[in-house]
Amino acid sequence: MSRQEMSGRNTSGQNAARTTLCAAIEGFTFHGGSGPALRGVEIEITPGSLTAVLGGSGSGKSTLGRLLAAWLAGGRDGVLRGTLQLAAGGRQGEGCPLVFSGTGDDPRIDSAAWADHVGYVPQDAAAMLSAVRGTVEEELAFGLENRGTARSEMTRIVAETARRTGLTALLERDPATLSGGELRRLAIGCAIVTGPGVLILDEPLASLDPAGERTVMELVRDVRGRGAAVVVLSQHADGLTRQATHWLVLEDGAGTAAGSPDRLLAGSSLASSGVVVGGPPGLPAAGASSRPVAAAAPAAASGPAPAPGLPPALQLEGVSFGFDANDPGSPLLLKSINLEVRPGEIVAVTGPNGAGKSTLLRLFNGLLRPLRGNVRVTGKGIAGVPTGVVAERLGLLFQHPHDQLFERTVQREVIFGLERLFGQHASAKAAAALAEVGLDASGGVHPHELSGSGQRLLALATVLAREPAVLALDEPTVALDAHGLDRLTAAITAAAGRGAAVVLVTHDLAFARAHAHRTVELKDGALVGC
Ligand SMILES: Nc1ncnc2c1ncn2[C@@H]1O[C@H](COP(=O)(O)OP(=O)(O)OP(=O)(O)O)[C@@H](O)[C@H]1O
Ligand SMILES: Nc1ncnc2c1ncn2[C@@H]1O[C@H](COP(=O)(O)OP(=O)(O)OP(=O)(O)O)[C@@H](O)[C@H]1O
Repeated sequence: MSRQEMSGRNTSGQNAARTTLCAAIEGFTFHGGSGPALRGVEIEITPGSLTAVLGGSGSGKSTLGRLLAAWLAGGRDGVLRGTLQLAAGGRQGEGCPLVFSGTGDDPRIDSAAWADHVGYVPQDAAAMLSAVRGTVEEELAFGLENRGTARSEMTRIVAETARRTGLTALLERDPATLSGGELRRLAIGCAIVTGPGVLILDEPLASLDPAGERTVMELVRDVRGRGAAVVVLSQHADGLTRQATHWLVLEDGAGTAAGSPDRLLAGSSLASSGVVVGGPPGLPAAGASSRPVAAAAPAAASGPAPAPGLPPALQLEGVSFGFDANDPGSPLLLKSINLEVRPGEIVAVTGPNGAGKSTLLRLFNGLLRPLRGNVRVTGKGIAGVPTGVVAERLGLLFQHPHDQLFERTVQREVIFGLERLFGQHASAKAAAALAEVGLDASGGVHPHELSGSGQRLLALATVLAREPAVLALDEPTVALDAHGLDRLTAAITAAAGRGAAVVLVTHDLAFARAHAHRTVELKDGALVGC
């Protein structure tokens, strides 16, 4: 058997090496953690299977995914009681040679060798990318280069992976400039490019438009067809996880239920888990999302639309923008956009991946400046006004929470800058914002120790605490479980109730329908339905 077969690599694009990954975790506690993040979790991942690990926020999904992918290790990152076993490279009909078997804080896991067999896409797709700044093509080639793949072979595999993930037109781009959906496609491409025997995907449909969801679902089907096992970690019983051969439900770090999706959906084990249940099984029709439609709290929770006639809190007049300002021949991303949002109004902006939604929000506070046209916040033009000054009236929630979290504790993160705005009331304002998002007991925690949903809710609290006249929220529903969605809904409703204008960018059409007064679509550079 060649080293390539032994290592589980599938650089020829044919069948993946048969790989089995088993974990029996009695407990895993992060160093400095207050209690075990995982306890009593057993999982067996076999060739060709699709396992869905479902659970609400903070239930331990990402921790399990990172342990299975050797991004976390017992001894180094925390205390692990239990065993991990990886076997890979057996030919059809044979057992797999054992690559690793270890117990507890065994230090022998070589994470680079592990990555030969186990591909992993974290919830935060940006964390996947190499630190080296280059192009999308170089990023895709990175894993192959590390394994010494011949150049001609590498070129062929990168081109094929780009085609499979819909990245062909973006190969020359700097990954740092990709939209959220484009970045997730790239992260998945980087994980599959070496043909691992096990592929672990943490919330793989987050931030994707319906076409992107279909691409991922087809990829999952394709890699399973080549003999690889897939594990999906998710808060959603959606079109992808309902196709799983096996579900494992986590609650508060413990495996509380396991079995077929049908059996678990019929029972009551999901009721308290925070898992968002809904959506039909199977691939969604063209244009339709596979995400659950039952995700949102009751419709019309956002209250009546504000009375007409109020002067707009946010106004865009003929705003055009393109990234290639120096090239007059290059097409504009945003073409003469007009938009008015009144105090108390909630407007949802939807549209395909890469349409320019995040770019539009960055024009609201001056992080980007229009090539033509004007932006007014509370009636005043922002041309030439520093972003920090506009931020007193307009709060922007970034698509990626890590772009917004810099402090050492949750409390400091929220209170930062509030003294200047509210003087002696700053502490009370910070406490109220943390309570609003359910993080009042986590003030002393480091932001990076929060789960994905905790980080998103913290970033939201930092924006809410400033009580801006305009709230601009970029994909606020991503990473939130059913309880988190309820908190988000309540926070948006309260902000609109006190007169804030709210603009939220989202791919969650059910959420937009239930909670926005108006939905507009950004497509081909124009806003439709204003
Ligand atoms: N580095 C860390 N140090 C200490 N505690 C951590 C660390 N990372 C995560 N935790 C804690 O472990 C628990 C499980 O977190 P994890 O991120 O695995 O949950 P999750 O189910 O993936 O949640 P979400 O769906 O919100 O991302 C949480 O209580 C979290 O705060
Ligand atoms: N600095 C840049 N240079 C060139 N192109 C860029 C740059 N930044 C973003 N883009 C491109 O502009 C387009 C719009 O990006 P944007 O992030 O606004 O899209 P989006 O609608 O928010 O997408 P998503 O739903 O995927 O988050 C994308 O195709 C993106 O790759």
